[in-house]
Amino acid sequence: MKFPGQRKSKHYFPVNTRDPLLEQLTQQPQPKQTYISGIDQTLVDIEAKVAEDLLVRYQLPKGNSTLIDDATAHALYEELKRDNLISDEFAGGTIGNTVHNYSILADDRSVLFGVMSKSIEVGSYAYRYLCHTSSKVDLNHLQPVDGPIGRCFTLISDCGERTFAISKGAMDKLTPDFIDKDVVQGSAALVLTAYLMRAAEGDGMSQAALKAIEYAKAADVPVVLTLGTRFLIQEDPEWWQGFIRDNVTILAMNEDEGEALTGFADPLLASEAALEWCDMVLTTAGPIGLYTAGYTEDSDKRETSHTLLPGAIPEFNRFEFSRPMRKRDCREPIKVYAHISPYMGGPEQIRNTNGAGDGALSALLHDLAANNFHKVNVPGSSKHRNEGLCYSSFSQICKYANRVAYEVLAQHSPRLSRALPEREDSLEESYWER
Ligand SMILES: Nc1ncnc2c1ncn2[C@@H]1O[C@H](COP(=O)(O)OP(=O)(O)OP(=O)(O)O)[C@@H](O)[C@H]1O
Ligand SMILES: Nc1nc2c(ncn2[C@@H]2O[C@H](CO)[C@@H](O)[C@H]2O)c(=O)[nH]1
Repeated sequence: MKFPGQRKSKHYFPVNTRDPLLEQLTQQPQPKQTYISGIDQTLVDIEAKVAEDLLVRYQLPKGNSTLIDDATAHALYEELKRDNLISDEFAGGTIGNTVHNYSILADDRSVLFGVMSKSIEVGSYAYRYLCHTSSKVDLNHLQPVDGPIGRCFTLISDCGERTFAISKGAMDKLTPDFIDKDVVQGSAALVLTAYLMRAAEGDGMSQAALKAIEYAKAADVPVVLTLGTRFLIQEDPEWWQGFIRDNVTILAMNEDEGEALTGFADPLLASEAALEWCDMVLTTAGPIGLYTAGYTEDSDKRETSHTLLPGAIPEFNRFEFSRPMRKRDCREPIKVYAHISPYMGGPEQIRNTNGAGDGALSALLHDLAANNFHKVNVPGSSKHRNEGLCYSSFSQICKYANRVAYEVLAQHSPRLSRALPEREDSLEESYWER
């Protein structure tokens, strides 16, 4: 496990290279491994720049992710190919992206549940999916299926907005018996997307997701949900509120999804409202940057040294140096908020923002898993006197998530091909302290 950032403190990282003098006195056991698991619809993104009229002709609401039938998918693909519009084809899926990016950042294992074509030809979409996924993502639990994986036409408008058309193939054929209970219960977090709940009757994906949630809850593994698209949430916000209340520890959303879920267009107010149903929220807001919100123990709150920020909740970032905790682990829970503007104002050129939110979430998951790793391997550390959910403070998580989102934008792909620059490994000494 590579840690999110080195810090000058009494904790030594990695834990197997402790103080060299003490090390002579104590036999070091092998550190216990930490991983996260996720479930996704196995999808390849087919990215193309398109004019507005194409979206209208194929009845694709801008910004949405719409399921299309085989005939429509065939016509769309032929048109994109004929007009030479396809710019890239790479592995996608919101959770596939998130666990891949987690593995790149943490340089460590993650497990992906989903489907994979039983027979794979060189050059096929299934082949490309496998080639474009980090070797640290454990794909041994994928369910073999007859037929192709899904295709996600990622249609980029002139304004940079992305509209998805999903040709589902066999992506929803995952069945609950392929969810390995021990794997889920041994993970630092289980990460899911709202898209999993829209599988058609007869397809096993939604049931598989519910089974994994059941296993995770039984073992107290945090369940992390990312909302996907506002169109899905606005169909029935109350249902989603109940789903989050019953199942979710950490919620990730953008401001549109936040509004669909809570009725608040203001990302800060949407985050506050969502805290009624879960323990922590990551709300991304495009060029406005991102927010984290959650709970901490009143007696452990830490005041920021940054400027206090105005907003719908005045001076909302006052305690942003506190570490997130689950509400139920606090004797006297208080709500904490943090915000950060885009790193360096965003990259010079943004072709589209596809996957930037997934990138931010993978950074948060890395921080959470690092906490888990440290707790398992250094259980006596004062850091774990209180049951913290993450390793770092709200403020630090904002910085890290923001930095990773920037990298996704700068690399023009929802999947990182490389981790953050090494010289930033000591985060305190570079950007973070500016
Ligand atoms: N135009 C922009 N300029 C600068 N930074 C941006 C811009 N758009 C996005 N970002 C960065 O990326 C982060 C995530 O962006 P955004 O809110 O668009 O995610 P999203 O809508 O969830 O994306 P996706 O669903 O495609 O993953 C933002 O919090 C910000 O740090
Ligand atoms: N799992 C899943 N991912 C999707 C869906 N629609 C779009 N995406 C992914 O969302 C990612 C960006 O967040 C893209 O890489 C798409 O592959 C969907 O219906 N299901």
